[in-house]
Amino acid sequence: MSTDYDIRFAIDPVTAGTMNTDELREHFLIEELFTLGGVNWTYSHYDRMAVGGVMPGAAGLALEPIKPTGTENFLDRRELIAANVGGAGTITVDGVEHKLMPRDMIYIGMGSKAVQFASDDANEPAKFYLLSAPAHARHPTRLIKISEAKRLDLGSQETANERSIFQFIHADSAKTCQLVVGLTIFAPGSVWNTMPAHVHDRRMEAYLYFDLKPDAFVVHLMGEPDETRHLIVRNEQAVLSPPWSIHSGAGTGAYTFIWAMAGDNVDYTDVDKVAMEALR
Ligand SMILES: O=C[C@H](O)[C@@H](O)CC(=O)C(=O)O
Ligand SMILES: [Zn+2]
Repeated sequence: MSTDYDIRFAIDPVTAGTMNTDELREHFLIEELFTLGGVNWTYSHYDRMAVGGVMPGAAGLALEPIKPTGTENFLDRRELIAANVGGAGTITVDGVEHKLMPRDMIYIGMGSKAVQFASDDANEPAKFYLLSAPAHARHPTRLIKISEAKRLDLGSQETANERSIFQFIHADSAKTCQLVVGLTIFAPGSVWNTMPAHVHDRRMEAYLYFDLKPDAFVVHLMGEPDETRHLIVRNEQAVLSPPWSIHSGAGTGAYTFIWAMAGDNVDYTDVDKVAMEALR
């Protein structure tokens, strides 16, 4: 079987504070998302967000149901966003083909039955990063190009956090029940994401870091603002950020990341800012 899944329980902040490096990585880091010819899921109990990766080779791959959702089809009671971080690819939803160039995303609504993933060129496989949350309504499937995303420029060169946030889900984009997803790109020399940091207990968040050189990494900061821990994150690895945790990081070089949230309230601006002097 080409579909695999792993379950992550929701850890409370006091328990997380007692964890060593291996334990933190086991609970919060997703090390292997993209394996050729495989569909790899991590089913998180934080807002039941499922985070996955698909890398189709010469043969296409289907979205198969997994035990934790308990439904006949994966999307019977869920919605999904796929973001392409590899070569060009095609996602077919109930017979309709959607071409995803690098950086394109697609929203796939609840009730969709047959979903297939394919690479246009097996020598340069597509890599579809998957995000899925429980849904209560059916919204139309829709391809979202980066040109349709809402752009927000933040930070400055002086503080090494000059970056552009591309909100793929916004008022004029695809409607979703829970998912809010976007991508953040840095100006040359800027390495700090999400600093000043924030928390939003209303929503969990997942970060996928990519476009990193082989020996580069991101020092990802997690934890309550006054009790932080770090994870060393390599290219194409993802982090589960609990609702109580900050999620910020600095790279040893250039990188891009996709952020995605699920939970209460799809208002992206509803965050609780953490004062710089409050971090410990
Ligand atoms: O809740 C929102 C997420 O943490 C990201 O939008 C933050 C981010 O991309 C950034 O500041 O660089
Ligand atoms: Zn956030």
